[in-house]
Amino acid sequence: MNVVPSRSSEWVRPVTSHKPASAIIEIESVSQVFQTSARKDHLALSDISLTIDEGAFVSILGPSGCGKSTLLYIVGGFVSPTSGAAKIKGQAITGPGPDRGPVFQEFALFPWKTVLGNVMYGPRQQGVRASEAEAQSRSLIEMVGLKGYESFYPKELSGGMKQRVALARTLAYHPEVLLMDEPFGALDAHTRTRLQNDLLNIWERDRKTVLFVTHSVDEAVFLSDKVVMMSKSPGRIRQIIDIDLPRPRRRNELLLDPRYQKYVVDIERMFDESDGAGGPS
Ligand SMILES: Nc1ncnc2c1ncn2[C@@H]1O[C@H](COP(=O)(O)OP(=O)(O)OP(=O)(O)O)[C@@H](O)[C@H]1O
Repeated sequence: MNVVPSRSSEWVRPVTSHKPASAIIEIESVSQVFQTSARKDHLALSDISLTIDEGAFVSILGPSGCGKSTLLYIVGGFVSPTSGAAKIKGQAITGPGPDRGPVFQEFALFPWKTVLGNVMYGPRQQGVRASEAEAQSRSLIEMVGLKGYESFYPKELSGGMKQRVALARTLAYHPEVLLMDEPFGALDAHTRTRLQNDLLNIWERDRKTVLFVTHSVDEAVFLSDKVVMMSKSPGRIRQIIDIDLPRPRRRNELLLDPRYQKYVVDIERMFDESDGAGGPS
């Protein structure tokens, strides 16, 4: 097994003239220049082209400052690219929409609402009847492992629990694409591992498309169908790696699997080369 550029991969491909039927996100020659007082015209992303098929779990990995979050924000519609285009189901992304659900590291829960209130907020905004929204939300809360905490407020929860609520709240919108920006980055190793397992279980159930930004090579390999490796600033796609490991994935089995170990070692080596100094966190 080699870690090779998977330019012809089924899940993530550079844009070609033959548009795949199941493409959900297309990023076409996107560049992003930021104007700042300290550094005028800072090129954060340079000519990024990527196609992501429906149902794929794709991680974006790369050194700090290479533009991972910026790319996610462009897909989320929070940032307009300086040039190029980002599309969802063939339509230009012009702003945030309920088809894309962000789960970002800063938990952004409503502090004045309970767990149930936070999760119900989306469906209620979408006009779902209160009783139905509550039933759906209770079931999502159970799915993320927080049954019994429905009436707790965010300040009464741990970081991992808040992250679970944030995930349930986003899932309650029924977005087609989950945009996850280092959602587990602030958590301790044990909580992080548990949340990775839970996220995979949830994903294996309904196979939403996931675009997941991380600094962690083993997190990316464990979770993903594809890893998009970016190079140091300005961010470019350096390589796209197919993670050809069986699913469902069980961490204990995978850690002992030489194929998993080889992916991690090969990608860490690539990461070191991309970073120039040091390695992944
Ligand atoms: N709103 C902004 N205005 C100016 N510069 C920005 C803005 N957002 C990001 N940048 C710059 O763009 C570059 C890419 O930032 P981005 O946050 O996308 O990187 P990242 O790969 O997600 O970094 P990290 O892994 O450290 O979170 C950085 O140099 C950053 O300073």
